Amino acid sequence: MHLYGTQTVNDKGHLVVGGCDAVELAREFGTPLYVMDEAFIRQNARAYVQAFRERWDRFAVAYAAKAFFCTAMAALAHQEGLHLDVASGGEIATALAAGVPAERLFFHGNNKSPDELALAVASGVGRIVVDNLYELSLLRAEAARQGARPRIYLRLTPGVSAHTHHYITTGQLDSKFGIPIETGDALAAVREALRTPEVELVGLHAHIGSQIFDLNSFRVAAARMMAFCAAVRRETGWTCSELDLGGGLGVRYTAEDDPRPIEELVAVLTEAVAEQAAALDLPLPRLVVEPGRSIVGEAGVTLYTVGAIKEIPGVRTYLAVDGGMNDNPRPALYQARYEVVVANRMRAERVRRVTVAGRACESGDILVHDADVAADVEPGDVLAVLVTGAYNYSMASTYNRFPRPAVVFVQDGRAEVVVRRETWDDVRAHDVLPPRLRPAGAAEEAAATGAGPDAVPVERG
Ligand SMILES: Cc1ncc(COP(=O)(O)O)c(C=O)c1O
Ligand SMILES: N[C@@H](CCCC[NH3+])C(=O)O
Repeated sequence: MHLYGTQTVNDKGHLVVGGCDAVELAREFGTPLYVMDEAFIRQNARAYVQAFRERWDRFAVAYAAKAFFCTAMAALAHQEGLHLDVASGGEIATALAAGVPAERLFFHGNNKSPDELALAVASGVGRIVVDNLYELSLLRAEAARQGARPRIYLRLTPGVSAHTHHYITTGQLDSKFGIPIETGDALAAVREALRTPEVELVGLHAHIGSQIFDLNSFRVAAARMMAFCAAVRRETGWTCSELDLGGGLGVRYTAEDDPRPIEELVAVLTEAVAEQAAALDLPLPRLVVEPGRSIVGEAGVTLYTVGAIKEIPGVRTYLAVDGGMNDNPRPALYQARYEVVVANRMRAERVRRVTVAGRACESGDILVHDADVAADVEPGDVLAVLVTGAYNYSMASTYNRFPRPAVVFVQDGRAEVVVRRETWDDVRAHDVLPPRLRPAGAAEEAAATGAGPDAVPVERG
């Protein structure tokens, strides 16, 4: 059994995370529950910052908010000295609400809306990572309107195919993201940006994909970007002073995964860039990375309560939990694999093979195929799915109108809610029932009784 971060097993045989007994967490906060090991998140953040500090003068580690984000996470990342990679107006608003200065944000997206660009320019977002020439034209107009001159990067595709699920590769020619180098479009885009006085082109960006184990893909991407910098300098005289190499480092979900340590990734990137800078006679750029999964992934655990257990003799046993694809869509989307433990039977032999099923109305709502769990697992037990810190809460849905779970940060035996559990009322909070669809007499009754729980919201204006 592989335990992560601060995880241990106590003398009751219960899983402990951040000094908190997982069974007690489930009792106190309910299930499903996302539990984030704060000390482990901080440790990963520090590993990035420290590794750069030892090797590079000018750098930024921008935590990729999309992996897991809420106001508390923004504040925590900021406390650790991280910048933030944000990809929507909502992520910008969350970062600003947490007190992160706009200057520390890198704004991404392959189709940013005019409203989002307006917000980014008005709030003074540090770098806008322009994905295409259409966006450049929108940004140019917005900058002129506001009389500002935003600093931008151009997002390029370096033509590197990372070995990972094809839904999460992004650096190859055939991608919806970025401007390809190999077609000549990237050079043309640089020229266009340099001809656009409303923006200041300060750097280039590439992100080759996610959940990557082979550091050589990063080396090749870094080298190609530097070679492109040299070509651009030759052609235009412009020097790329900031190079953003994205995120993508893999984590361990199961025994089959063998991720490289954070320090090794940073060593590979800095070596590749330094080598190329020397060979191509380029100044060392400010280096930026955007890790998401490798900071929060292994730090998360989702707790569920075991419900119905359905045995089909000679076929399989379905063990149903009170969550599923709503709180973790990754198995359904990417055939992602996870390890599970029964949090209240950590010392039991894992001899019973089950299929962990969610409760959504989808046969594909299977969290884990062929999990080995304690033989006497029974309804009411607490099941923990490990390594759910990245792309679980952030991709959660309310399919079937299931409220989304709470998130707690745990550290040194203390558990704090950082996202409260949604209620059935939350799930229908934005519903509007037009008067013509109201049941006869409902409005009069609501007015007379002073708007009880079933009162229909009245839209005005
Ligand atoms: C532009 C960009 N940067 C950073 C990331 C973070 O990636 P990861 O969570 O794999 O580190 C992503 C997502 O893959 C991304 O699209
Ligand atoms: N959502 C994906 C990662 C996407 C990376 C974002 N560019 C996952 O869960 O693996």
